[in-house]
Amino acid sequence: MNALDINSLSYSYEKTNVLTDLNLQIEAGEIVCLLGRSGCGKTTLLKAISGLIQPDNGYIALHGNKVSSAEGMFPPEQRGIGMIFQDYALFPHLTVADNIAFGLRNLSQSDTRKRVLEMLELVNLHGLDKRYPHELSGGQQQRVAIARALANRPNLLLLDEPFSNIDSQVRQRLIREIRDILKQQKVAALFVTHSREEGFAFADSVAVMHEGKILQRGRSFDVYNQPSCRFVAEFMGAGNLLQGKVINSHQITTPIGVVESSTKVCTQPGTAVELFIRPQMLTVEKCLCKNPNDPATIRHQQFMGRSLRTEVVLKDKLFVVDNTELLPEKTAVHIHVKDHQLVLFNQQGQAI
Ligand SMILES: Nc1ncnc2c1ncn2[C@@H]1O[C@H](COP(=O)(O)OP(=O)(O)OP(=O)(O)O)[C@@H](O)[C@H]1O
Repeated sequence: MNALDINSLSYSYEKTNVLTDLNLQIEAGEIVCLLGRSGCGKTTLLKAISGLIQPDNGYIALHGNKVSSAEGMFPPEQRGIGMIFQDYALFPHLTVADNIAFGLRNLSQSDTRKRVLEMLELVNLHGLDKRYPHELSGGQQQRVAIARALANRPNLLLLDEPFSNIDSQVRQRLIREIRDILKQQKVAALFVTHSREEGFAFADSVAVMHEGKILQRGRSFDVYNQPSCRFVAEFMGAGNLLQGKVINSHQITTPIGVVESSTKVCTQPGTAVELFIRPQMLTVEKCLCKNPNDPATIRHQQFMGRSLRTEVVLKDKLFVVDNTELLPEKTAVHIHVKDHQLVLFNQQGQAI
């Protein structure tokens, strides 16, 4: 049974549709990352799941129990949902132990103490129970927030930009640690972030949201390499869009020459298509002849650590290539495409 089941959900603020016929399922124990541009409706969706707003249409079910629909809804406190926010939302006048114990009702004093110590152990904050939030680092405060949310054994955890205030040095480690804790506790989670890299590191799968809908849902690797449409392709990372025409089942003619696909192209010869090629799937090679015909030229290179993000201009069109060789500006080069499964879109921007 799914931990979360959202079916045809719609919601509007006055006359503006913010969520439109939205569907999303999260399996028990699964961590899903919701990615989308600012204003696409991510926070509104979290509010609908947590019970702060009532949908106009569709329904939300948690572990098979319908908790929200246009007909009625359960209040937030009866949903068993844990929330983690960007600003930790700890009570400043309560100690770490009291913050964690805050939501624990119906437990005896000794059971509460036992649970608090268990949670402190889980998030690696053993011995810090008497501290106040201002005596902790950002990463430690976020661990307290996690401990507080998990203390109640939630059915689902919602995390809204939980790592944005954490120093980038600590962030990677914390992401890994918190992911391991959620996996160990088998808690399903929906995680909102603006950072694709955080999403890739923290979640089992990503859901790309745009204008109140989920456009694509899948493993990060698949969504990145086989996007369902042009928007998802560009949102998931840099790439080059090339106009092309299908020659046959494995070849497409483009401004950089004939490109071969490692898999069969299921489109009629002569069809106009758009090719989307990631920078790491292109290479540049210096032109060796003195007066090459229409060469591409290097415009700029930026050192990125593992590679150089290289801007190449061919007939006024800019290409972005990841290569490893330093090349001076204006160097004449040829652009090549590495053998891979091509990403093709039709004129409406939908994957073919
Ligand atoms: N209380 C409100 N009344 C009217 N419109 C609202 C209200 N809250 C949000 N909106 C609008 O709904 C749309 C979605 O907002 P939402 O906060 O869900 O986006 P978001 O994806 O979470 O954005 P961000 O990434 O910037 O936090 C936006 O256009 C926003 O202006």
